[in-house]
Amino acid sequence: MDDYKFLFKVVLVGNAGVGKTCLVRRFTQGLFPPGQGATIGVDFMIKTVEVGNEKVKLQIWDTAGQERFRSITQSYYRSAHALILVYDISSQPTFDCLPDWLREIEEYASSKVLRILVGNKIDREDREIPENVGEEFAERHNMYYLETSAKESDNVEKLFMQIAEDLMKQARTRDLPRYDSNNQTIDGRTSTINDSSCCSRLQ
Ligand SMILES: Nc1nc2c(ncn2[C@@H]2O[C@H](COP(=O)(O)OP(=O)(O)OP(=O)(O)O)[C@@H](O)[C@H]2O)c(=O)[nH]1
Repeated sequence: MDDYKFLFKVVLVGNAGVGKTCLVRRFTQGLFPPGQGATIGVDFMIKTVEVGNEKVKLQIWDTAGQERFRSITQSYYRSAHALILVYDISSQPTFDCLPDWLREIEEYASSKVLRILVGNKIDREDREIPENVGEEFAERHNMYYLETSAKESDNVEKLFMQIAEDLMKQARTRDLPRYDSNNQTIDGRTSTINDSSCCSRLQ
């Protein structure tokens, strides 16, 4: 039996190729996949972590960055407790698209969703976006900011653990996006959970 007290849905978005799948696989499986193909539609993985003495289950949704999947991926925003917006620090176009992603988030996600900006691939030597530029963008848009390397495993654990901690705090103060009771998750607290409950509706 799965004895966890909280279930949180975390959704990764951002341009194709920025490393969303690699971040998820690094965190959930501890590996950097060789020759990772593009995500088709949406994929999800689960990891249960401990925060304090509580077990927290993270249901992590990895969305396709390619434009042609946009209508599918948008439907997952609604049920997210946290949204990780990823860009590649060695690719200016992926940074330039951030305002477009934010507009999507505004339109489709809950206003209470926890938003984190991640600059990935810090192991690369051909950086195009200085750290302070990413930081300022995040600050201006009320987001947390973290730079990571899925390849070298830098800050990946920290990213997801920080999210789990923050969502737990939010859950305790009842300040999470709420979902209807047919879909098991209210304020992140769980009773009988069915993992197929991917399509919760916001009230
Ligand atoms: N150097 C470096 N390469 C990375 C890192 N993370 C991912 N990559 C590479 O970037 C490419 C794309 O990674 P993915 O994880 O598939 O990117 P994605 O954002 O999931 O792409 P889509 O599924 O198309 O949206 C792959 O060749 C990875 O090996 C990183 O931290 N450092």
